[in-house]
Amino acid sequence: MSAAKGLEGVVAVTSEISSIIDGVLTYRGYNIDDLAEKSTFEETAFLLWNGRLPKQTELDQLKKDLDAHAAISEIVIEQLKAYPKDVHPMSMLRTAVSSLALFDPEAEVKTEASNHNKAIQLTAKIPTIITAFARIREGKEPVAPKSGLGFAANFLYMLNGEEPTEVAAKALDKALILHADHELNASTFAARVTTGTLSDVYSAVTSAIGALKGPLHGGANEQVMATLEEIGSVDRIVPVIEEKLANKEKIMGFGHRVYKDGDPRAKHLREMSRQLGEQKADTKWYDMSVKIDELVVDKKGLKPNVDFYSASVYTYLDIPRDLFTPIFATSRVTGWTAHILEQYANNRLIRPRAEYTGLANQKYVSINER
Ligand SMILES: CC(=O)SCCNC(=O)CCNC(=O)[C@H](O)C(C)(C)COP(=O)(O)OP(=O)(O)OC[C@H]1O[C@@H](n2cnc3c(N)ncnc32)[C@H](O)[C@@H]1OP(=O)(O)O
Ligand SMILES: O=C([O-])CC(=O)C(=O)O
Repeated sequence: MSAAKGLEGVVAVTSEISSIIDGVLTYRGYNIDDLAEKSTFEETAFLLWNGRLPKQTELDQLKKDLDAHAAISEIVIEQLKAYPKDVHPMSMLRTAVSSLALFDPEAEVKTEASNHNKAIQLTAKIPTIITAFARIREGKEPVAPKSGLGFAANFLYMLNGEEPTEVAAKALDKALILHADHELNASTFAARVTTGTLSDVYSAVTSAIGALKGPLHGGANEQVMATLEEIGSVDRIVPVIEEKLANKEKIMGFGHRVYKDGDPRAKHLREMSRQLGEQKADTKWYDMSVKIDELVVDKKGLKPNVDFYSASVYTYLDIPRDLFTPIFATSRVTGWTAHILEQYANNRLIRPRAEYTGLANQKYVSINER
């Protein structure tokens, strides 16, 4: 029995939700390039959960349901106010989502219908939680969600207290589509492992948030921005990146376990970064990103992943750096819950083996003789 380190190349589940074949990413068989250009986040969520695109009435109903469930209770707001202001928003989100279960009388109900409702409710509430905490930690009151604005616009509205421009709302909407699902990534796997024990949806999503937080996964987008800020200007890129590479440091936002010839989502985010930078008449972060991209491709043959250009996109949208990964969770919860529903529908406990490499035949020695 020999281990596949990091489970590389191991096919652990069958899934009908998203696929990466020959570097092409699809959700339910629809190319991500098409969805990014033509769909909306709400429509993409419906697609992931239901396996098909919605009719107009179904899409309208989903939007109504998301609006109806977006508010968070006074108890949750009081909890957010009680959390230390300086905790990482991903830690806050992990705890807050977990605590939602305590106030859901259906938390332990595991019917398909109840779990589908929880998918909608969690997707609706996560933006409200993130933006409420972002405001509370700055000494401001949370802004209640506004019905009819649309999911992405509502996020920015609740964050800033004013309705966003159409350009900003559209850019965030597209970023959310691009992040919604990604086959058996680490956080989705965590969600499926938890579901595989027949635990509840809240536990599975809490596991996933914990996994997404790490800098080798969703947490990389925040680290990309930290790198851009650390470098500070185009002329410092070559010496700083070369030093990092010489020290065998990872350049955040590059490389991928599955894509060896580039992440198909990155080109969309790169173009969005360019456009948003030009609209702001401040292309510094975009220019720096392009230069780092060219250098890392040249020196290491590594291409940017989804996290690389999303950092400058979110910065151009005036989103604080430590909210980048929570925004990833805002989108990915649709993919997580689609996988949770699929796992329940065809469950078997997920329990691989470990190749034992420890000591053998140890003789027990009593404590006073050690
Ligand atoms: C949404 C997402 O989760 S996308 C990924 C987000 N994560 C990041 O951007 C963090 C930076 N990237 C990485 O750490 C990796 O590329 C991962 C985690 C994404 C993939 O990891 P793995 O498939 O395990 O690749 P692994 O870490 O074994 O890398 C293979 C080789 O490329 C190097 N490498 C991989 N990524 C990078 C990087 N970003 N910078 C520098 N070197 C890198 C490794 O050091 C290793 O070199 P070696 O063979 O000389 O030891
Ligand atoms: O699939 C992965 O390993 C990571 C990733 O790109 C994602 O989760 O979007």
